[in-house]
Amino acid sequence: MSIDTRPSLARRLGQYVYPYRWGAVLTVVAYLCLAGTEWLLPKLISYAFDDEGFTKDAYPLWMVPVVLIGLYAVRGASSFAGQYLFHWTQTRSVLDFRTALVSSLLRLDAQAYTRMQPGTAVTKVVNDPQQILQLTGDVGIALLRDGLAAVGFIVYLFYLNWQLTLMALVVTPVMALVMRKVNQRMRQMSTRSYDSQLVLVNKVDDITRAWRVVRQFGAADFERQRFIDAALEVRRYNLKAAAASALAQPVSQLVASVGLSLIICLALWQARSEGTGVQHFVTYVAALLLLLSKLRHLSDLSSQLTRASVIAKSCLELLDAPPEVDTGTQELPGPARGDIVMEAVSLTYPGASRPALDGLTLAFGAGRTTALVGASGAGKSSIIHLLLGFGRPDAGHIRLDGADIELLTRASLRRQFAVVSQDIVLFDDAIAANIAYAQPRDEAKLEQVLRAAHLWDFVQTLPEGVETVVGANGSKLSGGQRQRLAIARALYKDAPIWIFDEATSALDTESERAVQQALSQWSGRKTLIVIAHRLSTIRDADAIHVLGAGKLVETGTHAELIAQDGAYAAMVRAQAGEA
Ligand SMILES: Nc1ncnc2c1ncn2[C@@H]1O[C@H](COP(=O)(O)OP(=O)(O)OP(=O)(O)O)[C@@H](O)[C@H]1O
Repeated sequence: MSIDTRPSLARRLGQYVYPYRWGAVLTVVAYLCLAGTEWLLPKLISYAFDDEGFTKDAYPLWMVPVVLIGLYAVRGASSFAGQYLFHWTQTRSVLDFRTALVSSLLRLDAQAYTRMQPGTAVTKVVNDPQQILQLTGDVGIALLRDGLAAVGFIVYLFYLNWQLTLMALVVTPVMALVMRKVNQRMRQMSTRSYDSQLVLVNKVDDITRAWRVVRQFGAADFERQRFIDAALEVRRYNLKAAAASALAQPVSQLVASVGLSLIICLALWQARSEGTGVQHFVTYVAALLLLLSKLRHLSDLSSQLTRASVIAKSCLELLDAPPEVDTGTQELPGPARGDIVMEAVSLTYPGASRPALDGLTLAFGAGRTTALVGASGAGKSSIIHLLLGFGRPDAGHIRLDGADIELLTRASLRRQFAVVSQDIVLFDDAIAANIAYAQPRDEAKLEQVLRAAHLWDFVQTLPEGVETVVGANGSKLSGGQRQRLAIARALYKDAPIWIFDEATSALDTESERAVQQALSQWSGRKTLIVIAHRLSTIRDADAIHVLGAGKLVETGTHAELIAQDGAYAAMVRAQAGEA
């Protein structure tokens, strides 16, 4: 698919304006009305003061204010309507464009998120649509204003002397060639300027996110310098783009002057040989000069259009980014029993040199608690990645209640899981909104999960209780509170399978025990998968799978594995030694 060409860009952007085309049409009408009445004022004034105007009783005096005020009222109304309708159309189109971009962002394939930085996404979805439609809108208005006048002058020039005007068109191909070259340079520099601006946005994003690390390392000067380097890069390309744009006018004027001199010579020659009047010649040249001044304004627009097309191209890349593939067709009729079997599952991440999972076969029994343990990088989180359908196994099958999960729609599959992951993600919203995330609010259930997550007493101490806003990613909470909030959110979802990936690592022993006790009330009713480095937390699990380099090393209960005296027993001994 080509999104490089301007017509294709324009067509694709146009689809967001199309539903509001009447707003655009009425904007044009309003501006036409404004342009159409512009000449009326000097005309009326000259009429008022010509010989007839001075003649007594030529027209009653009250007509002067009526006509003048009437004219200004019409022009004022047209100007207001033009601007209002323009912005009405623009803001609606921007809203649709942004919605399309955010929908695309929400559908992206999981791998795309590992490549895209948050700052880039913010720029593309929030800033760019406004800028594109602002730039193209400004160009549209200028075209209406100067373009219409230019067309008028061209028609007038043809009327005055069509042979001469036709001659003037000789320079058009040269002009087009020059503008093409200038535009190519402008496009190149605008693209680099845009890309370097994204780098700059991500630098600021990093500085804000990592402010603690920056302070700890006393790295303010270091970060400032990194920012300045990136900002200098933006400046360099902006300046180059501006230089290319600044060249457009003088170069095009120079080419135009060739045409102009050609025409003046021809006109003079005609006047001398055919005896055409001086007045005719002067009128023709004056109209030609006015046309040139309008064309000069129009040549300025090309830099705006180029910038708009560079930004639009980048936005359309997001719009065209491959969405998550969902080949599943079956919906689970209700909650699953929660019986999971992995059969010879292998997974190698794109670009990785070795598989994260290597022919892994294991099971998570329905209603049972199963623990996954193993060294860092052994593949524990990769199992969760596949269970949730964020990736597909390169080989093997994963079955949920006997059905291959590939046959299930992603939405149906994910409804079966509630996950507390290693990286806690909270929204800058109230505690209650974080817990009942994207679900109907139920006060009794809210209290139940807050109690289960050992968070109820803490929430009671807050002046605003469950309505307390937690800050960006829960920045107003402690590590343990953030983790308990994430646990409460998972419990609230009430899915048949719960996954706790290092979910209690930040909790003190008392809180951890309280959470575990609370979880036991769901025992037998939920399939619980627990990943923990602290082995004391999974002693009571019904089964423990020990992983090593993407393979199952051993499996059994705590007592069985200790008796077996293998990898698990060694890990337990090592941790006992550390304690
Ligand atoms: N998105 C990714 N792209 C490439 N490689 C990845 C990606 N995610 C994980 N890996 C690699 O896959 C392997 C298994 O990682 P995984 O996160 O499953 O380990 P883990 O057992 O959960 O580790 P930890 O206990 O440290 O969380 C690691 O070698 C890791 O580097």
